[in-house]
Amino acid sequence: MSLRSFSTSTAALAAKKASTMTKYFGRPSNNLLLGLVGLANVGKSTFFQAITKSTLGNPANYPFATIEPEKSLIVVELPKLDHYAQLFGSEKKLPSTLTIYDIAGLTRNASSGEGMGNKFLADIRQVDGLFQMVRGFRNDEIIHIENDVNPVRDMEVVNDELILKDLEYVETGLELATKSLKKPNVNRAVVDFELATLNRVLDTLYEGKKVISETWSEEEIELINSYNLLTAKPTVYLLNVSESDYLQGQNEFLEQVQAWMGQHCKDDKLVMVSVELESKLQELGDAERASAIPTIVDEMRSALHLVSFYTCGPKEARQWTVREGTTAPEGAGVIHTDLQKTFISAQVYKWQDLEREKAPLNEAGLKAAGKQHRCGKKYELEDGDVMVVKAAGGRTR
Ligand SMILES: Nc1ncnc2c1ncn2[C@@H]1O[C@H](COP(=O)(O)OP(=O)(O)OP(=O)(O)O)[C@@H](O)[C@H]1O
Ligand SMILES: [Mg+2]
Repeated sequence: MSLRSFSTSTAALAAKKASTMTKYFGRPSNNLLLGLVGLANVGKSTFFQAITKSTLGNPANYPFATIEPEKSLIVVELPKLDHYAQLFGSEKKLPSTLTIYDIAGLTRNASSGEGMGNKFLADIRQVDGLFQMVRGFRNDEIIHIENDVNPVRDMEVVNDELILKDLEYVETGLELATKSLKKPNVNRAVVDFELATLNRVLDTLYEGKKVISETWSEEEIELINSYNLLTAKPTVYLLNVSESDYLQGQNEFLEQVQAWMGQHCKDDKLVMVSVELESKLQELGDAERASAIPTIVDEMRSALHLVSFYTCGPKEARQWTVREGTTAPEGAGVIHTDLQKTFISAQVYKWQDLEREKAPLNEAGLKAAGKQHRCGKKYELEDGDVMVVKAAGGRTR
């Protein structure tokens, strides 16, 4: 198999600092799982239908309309993938996927069995990130289970339920870890570390704080990730407002919600959305113009510290999702484990260099213009990169 030749080696790319990949909460994956939480009757199912372009879910103007959790793939418009498939003349497009779960609305005491929420808190334990839908619209026709519209109070109610559920998980974890100390051949140092970390998590939760709001070491994050705690999941808050508020980019509660988040969960994201409008746009089949959905998906990807790179050829254009800070060989390893081991270098095109190119792609021209970058083992992949891996044994991908 012939290798593509590598011409330009940009000092700037090659000199990028050594991998600084840090541990993040949640997991990177080409197939993300996301959960949708919030109080009952705040617009979750209506949003779920709009974002998944499906008729699954059960929107209705009464609390606890949703009983069975629904899951569906999100159809995300991917302008970069479309553009690349066209440029490279690819027959197929393979995007990374997002799957979202719509679950029953929560109430105060959901974690101890009130309402339907408790079972579903367990159902969404495996997700990578959470959307929390918060009601920010006034409408006397739509019942509010807490009787009045007050987003900050609602966020506290929901977070308290997530915290209480996590306390259960951590207390069980502590019991098991303590018991394991009695086993023969136990690795004391490992168990001691687990106990110390879990106790710190417990203190955080007892202070009413989400696990993700504290600072943790990489080792602690790795351990906490293995417990799938709900309050350690990166969260995007969706403030559901009226159509006119959304179009004007304002809402009477916005400032207080931002202030609360600054104090309680500064790394989480906030997006204003009008579920009412999204639902109309979906019916009109005209979701692109005013829809908040692309922003919502982008914010979730950024909350999870994800970037996408692409592999493109005549057969397929494919999106791969990895963490920020992933090096070229680590990215190659996501394509195929062997490719990481035998990695020599990568040829990378940047999105900004291909954005205005037209099919068929003039690779010789790009090469002459210094836009075909040769990247070494320390190169960190950036969102939009098109990568061709050069590996030992003449393999490319
Ligand atoms: N921005 C909005 N403005 C006005 N009405 C809205 C808005 N968002 C949602 N609604 C209405 O609120 C009601 C409840 O919506 P939905 O059933 O989607 O809530 P839910 O959170 O899934 O509830 P449950 O927890 O009971 O499953 C619906 O009648 C919906 O049309
Ligand atoms: Mg619902």
